[in-house]
Amino acid sequence: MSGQLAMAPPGSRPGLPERLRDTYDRLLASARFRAFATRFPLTRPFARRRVRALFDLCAGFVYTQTLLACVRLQVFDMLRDGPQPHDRLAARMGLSPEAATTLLNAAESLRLVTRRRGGRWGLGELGAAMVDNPGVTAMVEHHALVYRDLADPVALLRRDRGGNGLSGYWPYAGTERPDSLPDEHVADYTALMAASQPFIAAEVLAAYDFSRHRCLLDLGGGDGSFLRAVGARHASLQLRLFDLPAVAERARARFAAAGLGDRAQACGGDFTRGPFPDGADIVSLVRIVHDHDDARALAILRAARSALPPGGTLLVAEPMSGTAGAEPITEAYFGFYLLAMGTGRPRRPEELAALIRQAGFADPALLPTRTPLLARVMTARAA
Ligand SMILES: C[S@@+](CC[C@H](N)C(=O)[O-])C[C@H]1O[C@@H](n2cnc3c(N)ncnc32)[C@H](O)[C@@H]1O
Repeated sequence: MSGQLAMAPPGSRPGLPERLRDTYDRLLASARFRAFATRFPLTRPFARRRVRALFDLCAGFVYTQTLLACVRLQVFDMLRDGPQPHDRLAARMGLSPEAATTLLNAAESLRLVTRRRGGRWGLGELGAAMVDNPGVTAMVEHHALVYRDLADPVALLRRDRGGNGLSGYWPYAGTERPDSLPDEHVADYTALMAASQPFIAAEVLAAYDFSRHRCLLDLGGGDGSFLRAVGARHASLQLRLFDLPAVAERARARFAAAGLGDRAQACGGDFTRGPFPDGADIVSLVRIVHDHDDARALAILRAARSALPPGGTLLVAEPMSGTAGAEPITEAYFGFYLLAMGTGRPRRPEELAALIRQAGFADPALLPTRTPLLARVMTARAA
């Protein structure tokens, strides 16, 4: 099940589109052609766009760090109630007026802030989206760890998987007995997942109607944020969570604090083995399968099958490869992220569907989601 490309048989003559593509590549690879393309008025707009795209690739880390500085200095919170004069904002950030100019000019170019009349600064389109958005804020901070692992990408690609900062952050990825992990090893990632869960739950709830079900079992359900969101929409649905014992303990406390009583129960264990709570007619795996290599992903899906009666429903929600318009996110971002984490890979819907069938399910179907780059949803029926 490795994502292999369909290759033309050796020795076969490439078709016309392939040969045109080769000619185009050769032209672009010629410094003389590139110089001509920037001079010639009809090709100049294309040349400019290419230069800009390449420069953005070179400078991406600087853009990221501009965002990190704004988050750490709480710029978006400071501007949430309205524009602020430059010097007051600089003082609140603890920066000299000159340093504040450097940061705010950079942030303006990235649509994080905007210059307003009277020497004031206000929120930009993307900065406004950071307000009251703890999920993205937590991810921005988390990326400091991700980028440490990616500081030498060639070494990361060449060495055996595991042994990185991210593998330590997600300790279940590299251990045979994840169910013995203590609370201090699961606390940070459980909080990070809970912070970003509202986006995912909103996508799933918009894509799938749970009202036909009696009991939802969420495998790897974290602190129960997903189940609480589904339960709030469907008041008669029973909620069951299964996760590592230390994580399930956190979910139990959150369910009690939310006053869910017996309607929501959390069980601890290893989801490749169970045993699972009885009675579920739907099992969800939210941001789970992509964390695991094929053999383990199959074991999790088979375990999910064992928790369902024939005809029961499986629902898998996660970002998937081959999502049109999200290629840099699924291929570059998740590809490298999971490489550094040490297990798993983003899968194309057809690769996931093949695993799901192998695990004893039928009719895998991809449901449309509103923001497919955040999550796609696949359902299947227990055969
Ligand atoms: C990426 S998080 C996703 C959490 C949650 N579903 C969400 O989307 O917010 C993966 C979850 O799987 C759990 N997990 C990992 N290995 C497990 C195992 N062997 N048995 C049970 N849960 C496991 C982790 O503790 C974690 O809560």
